[in-house]
Amino acid sequence: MGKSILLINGPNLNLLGTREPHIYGSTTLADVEVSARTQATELGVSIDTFQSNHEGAIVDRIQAARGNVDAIIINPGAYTHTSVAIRDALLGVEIPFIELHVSNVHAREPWRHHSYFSDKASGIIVGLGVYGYKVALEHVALNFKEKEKKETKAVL
Ligand SMILES: O=C1C[C@@](O)(C(=O)O)C[C@@H](O)[C@@H]1O
Repeated sequence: MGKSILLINGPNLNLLGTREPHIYGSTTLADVEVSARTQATELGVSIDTFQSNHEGAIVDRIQAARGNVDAIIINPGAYTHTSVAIRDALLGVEIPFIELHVSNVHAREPWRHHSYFSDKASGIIVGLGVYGYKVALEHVALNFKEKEKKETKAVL
């Protein structure tokens, strides 16, 4: 069975491309999601995308991923700095996740330096602009392949 990835974008990321373009660039979320789908097909994995401005909706989507998603790529937006509930959901479903930020949060306001996710993330991508989504997806897909290789070797 093919591997499946869930890409989650949190609050205000629906405004990507028009929101503070000097910080977040001019690529829209729709562009990001279309590119991610094309890239996933090329990499032989399946991908679902989800964006919400609501904490509970993100928690619900993560819970629904239990048992049918192999990895999550999440840009929690401002919830990065506030949400114990989303952190707990990710830990509860035991799905490995990559934390991603379009901007370099460490070069911004001090309160953006703390994340409720970083100590539990498999990896963190910060400040690469929307290119970060591409890097995240490629990393996750390569990781699946490495794992498969190891499993095949163990069986042989
Ligand atoms: O909404 C966002 C976007 C963000 O996660 C980023 O992608 O750089 C950084 C957060 O601090 C901010 O609240």
